[in-house]
This record gives sequence, C-alpha cells and structure tokens, in this order.
Amino acid sequence: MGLLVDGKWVDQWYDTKSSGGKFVRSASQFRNWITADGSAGPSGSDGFKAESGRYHLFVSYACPWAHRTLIFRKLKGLEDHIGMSAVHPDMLGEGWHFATDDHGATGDILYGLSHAHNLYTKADPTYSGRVTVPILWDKQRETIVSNESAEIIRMFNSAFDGITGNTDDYWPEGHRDEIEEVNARIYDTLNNGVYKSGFATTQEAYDAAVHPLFDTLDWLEERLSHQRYLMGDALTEADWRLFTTLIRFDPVYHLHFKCNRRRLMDYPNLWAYTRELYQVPGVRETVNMEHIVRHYHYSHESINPHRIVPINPVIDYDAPHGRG
Ligand SMILES: N[C@@H](CCC(=O)N[C@@H](CS)C(=O)NCC(=O)O)C(=O)O
Repeated sequence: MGLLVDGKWVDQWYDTKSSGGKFVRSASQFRNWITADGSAGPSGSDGFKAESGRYHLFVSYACPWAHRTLIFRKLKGLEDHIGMSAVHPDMLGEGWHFATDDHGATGDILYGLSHAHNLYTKADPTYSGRVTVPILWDKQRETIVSNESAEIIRMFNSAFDGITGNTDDYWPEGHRDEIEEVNARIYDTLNNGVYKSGFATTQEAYDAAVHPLFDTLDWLEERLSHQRYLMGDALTEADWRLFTTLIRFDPVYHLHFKCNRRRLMDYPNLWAYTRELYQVPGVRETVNMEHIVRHYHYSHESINPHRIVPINPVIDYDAPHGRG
C-alpha cells in the first residue's frame, strides 16, 4: 500500500497523524469525460468521444467505488463496448496488482502490466498521488480518461446511448437536485463514513465518524419505509451508490471497520431494499463476495495484522424482498 511521488512508488500507509487520527480521502486527479460527440464535459479536456471498443475499465471487485462502474456497465449494456480487467483482491506493498486467480481476477488484459501504478505512470510519467480504482482508460490515446467513479457512472448513464440504444436513465432531470443532496449525505457519512470509522487512529476520530453513520442508516430506514427507492418510484444513481456500501456492510464493515452498533440485517427496510437491488437482473454478477471479504481483511495490515479472513455469517441475498 502506498502512492506515487513524481512517478516513483513509495510504500506508506495513509497518513492520519497530520489530521488528528482522521482518514482524509484525496481527490481524484483524472477528470475528463467521455461524451457522445467528443466535446469536453463538466471538467477536463475534449477528445474523448464515445466509441465502441475504444475504452477499457480497470476495477477491483472488492472496491465499492469501482463496483458502481461495474453496475452501470452492466445495466447500460456496455459490456460489448467497454472492456474490463479486474485486479487481484490483495492490495499489498505495491498497491493493486494484476496477478490472476480463479475467482475473477483477470490480470491486465490490455498490456499485461504487473501493477495498477504502471497504468498511472503510463498515462503520466510524473504522476504524484494515490493509485486508485476504478480507472477508465482510453486505448487510443493511451491515457486515463477518469479515475472518479461518481463521474464515470454519469458518463456511462448517457454517453453511449446512441451506440447501445439503451436509454435507461439513472440521472433523471427532474430529480437531480434531490439526488445531489441525498448523495452528499450518503457519501460523507456512509460510503466514505465506513472508511473514516475503520481507518481512524484515535477514539475521537472513530466516534466522529461512527455516530453520524448510524444516524444516516436510521434516516434511510425511515425513508425506505414509505417509498421503494431513494427518489420514490424512480431507481436512480443514488440507489446504486448506496447499494455498493450496503452489500459490504455485514460481511466487512460491521466487523473489520467497527461499524457495529447494528447490522444491516437489523433494518428491515434497508435489508429488503439491498436484496431487491441485488436481484435486479445483471447486478448479482457484479458482486464478487470472495474478493470483497478477502480484500479488506487481507490487505489492511494495520487493522488486521495477522491477515486472518473471518468465517462470516451466511447471508442469503436471494431471499424474497417483498418490496413490490
Ligand atoms: N474517489 C475515488 C475513490 C476510489 C478509491 O479510493 N478506491 C480505493 C479502493 S476501494 C483504492 O483504490 N484505494 C487505493 C489507495 O487509496 O491507495 C472514486 O470514487 O473513484
């Protein structure tokens, strides 16, 4: 685990000393957008036109941020148009690596590189910063289009519609302001909140993360007691962004990240909602529970120094959800 400094790999854990024990996530640096006509998006530069076969997605099945992009690739019918490589679940001294195993790690099927940091330095030989997944890669220009999942899913939502004919819309005009508002709370207290709780290195930092996290779960439980999805009847990106955290909650965050006031299963609405989303056609195939459980417990040496992977409860995500 580490980061690149001027294109050189440095092996070091997250610095929480300078922030009073708090985990502070750094901003993604590659922020271009694929658009239908190749014009620039809300950030970055132009020249990334939606074309079949031009782009490749590098993911970890374990990672909740990468998982969003896998779900959108699936739901929007992009699998034949955007290739995919999945890293090995163990993120060790040199970060994400491309060894293959028989549980879904594909290796780097584009270039056969050994580590994800090789992709970052291929895109920018002097890159400084974290080496994160997902990575949306342009095969034509041999560079990273984006390493920000929140933006990759918005590209996938519409940029390729003219190619796929799939016009399903998870970012509908009429709900955008409310989606942003709900996303903001869920991101801060839950998607990132589980990391703030788990990576905290002082009691104060942990307390400051874990209480708002459970307040948000209570708020969501109430919201989902009288509506099917976060935006009512419309299934939107807000639901998918929440789902990738919820599906990891009982198998990983409850124990490993000490988010243990309650289990997801203790919230009847949230738990049924999670099963409903899991059962949406195509989604189940994006959930690789072996990589999820293995990655966190085996990779985070500072939290789990003996790298023992727990037995975990047996959870039936296919049980009827009853949310019709
Ligand atoms: N803001 C990024 C965050 C991605 C991210 O932090 N991914 C984690 C895996 S879950 C990662 O690759 N971490 C490696 C590191 O921080 O060095 C996004 O949403 O795309």
